[in-house]
Amino acid sequence: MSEPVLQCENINRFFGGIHALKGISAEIQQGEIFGLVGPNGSGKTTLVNCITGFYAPQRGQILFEGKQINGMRPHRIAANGIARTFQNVALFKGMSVLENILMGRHIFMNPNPLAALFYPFWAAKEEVAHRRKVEQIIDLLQLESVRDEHVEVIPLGLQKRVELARALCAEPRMLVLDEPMAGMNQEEKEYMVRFILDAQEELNLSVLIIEHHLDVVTSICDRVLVLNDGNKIAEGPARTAMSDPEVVAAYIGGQAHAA
Ligand SMILES: Nc1ncnc2c1ncn2[C@@H]1O[C@H](COP(=O)(O)OP(=O)(O)OP(=O)(O)O)[C@@H](O)[C@H]1O
Repeated sequence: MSEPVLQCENINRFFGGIHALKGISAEIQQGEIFGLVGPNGSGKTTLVNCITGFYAPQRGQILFEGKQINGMRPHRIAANGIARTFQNVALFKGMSVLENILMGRHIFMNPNPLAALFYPFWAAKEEVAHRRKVEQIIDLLQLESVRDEHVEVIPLGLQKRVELARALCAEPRMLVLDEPMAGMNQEEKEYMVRFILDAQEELNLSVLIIEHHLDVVTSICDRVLVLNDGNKIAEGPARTAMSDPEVVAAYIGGQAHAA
């Protein structure tokens, strides 16, 4: 393993009287798949929201590739190379799979309409480049057969794959996945695991994944961080961390579902 690509140092986040993250520190190495696990309400999504700019931590700092990103807005963090998906499917209904994936390119799109007016050739060239990237991702995630379907009519497993495709179209160096397999059946889960591994390898990504299915966690994660009630209770190789007595107790207490 090389230099850490992401460093969280002493992250604290409060919501009124709730101390949701209590001084969390963690490092993710370039190219690793890092799992974020813990019972419901333990702080996983809050930490991901701090990393991706949706919440600002009140204390602590977050560095991506050595650069401080806490305090930046989500779109700037995306432009700096971190893309994410959401716990609940967040696609644009009424639009096709292709159009939804194309939205992932918005961070590269030129917002200046005058440029398009006076340099139509340049604008057309830019459009071709976006389409080419989208086609590469459609191919990688095998979405060809549904590319023209409206997103709301395709099964949940495919909708989650479209979200992954949209995130990959932003050409991230780090991918943050918030429960990418939530609500999926076994077959859909297996497909999703394969596509995450393919994307990580093909695009040379570092991956941070929140996942409740512990079979998935132990099979794909290089290391995990376990949270409980805003505290870090374990960190390390997935199987070792998940068998830590404090982790087992937290899961039994929280009645989390191990698949
Ligand atoms: N916007 C918010 N306003 C108030 N409290 C919040 C907010 N977001 C999170 N919390 C609280 O912070 C704590 C951590 O929540 P968080 O959603 O990060 O947990 P989680 O581990 O992601 O849970 P789950 O597995 O159920 O998604 C919880 O007590 C939650 O109620």
